Amino acid sequence: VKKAKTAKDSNTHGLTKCRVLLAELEAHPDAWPFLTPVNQKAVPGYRKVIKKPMDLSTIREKLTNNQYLNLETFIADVNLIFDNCEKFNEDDSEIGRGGHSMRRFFDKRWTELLD
Ligand SMILES: CO[C@H](O)CCc1ccc(O)cc1
Repeated sequence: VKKAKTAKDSNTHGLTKCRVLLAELEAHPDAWPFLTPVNQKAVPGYRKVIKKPMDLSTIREKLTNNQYLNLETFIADVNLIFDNCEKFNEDDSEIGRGGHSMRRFFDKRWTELLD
């Protein structure tokens, strides 16, 4: 017999997907530029150009602190990583290509894990 889905169930269910997806992104071979916040003192122009920095360790912290209310807010932060990367890096650069590769991987995986 199918259990009625409460809002809490859906959130828990969604958050399990977030944990699975985040672990896979952190383990991806192209993840190294995205694992920790960009060092804005070391990278000229970054602070001025990128209004909302985001990285995988910050997402991990927010997930641990229960700051994602649903799958959508989690996906928005992951996409922010890739959008920032596209804004700051040439498509034809090592980090630029890595960002595109990670976004393709993420899009494929979360559609596979969809509700
Ligand atoms: C996620 O990485 C950021 O887009 C910064 C990439 C970058 C850092 C230093 C450089 O000399 C060039 C690009």
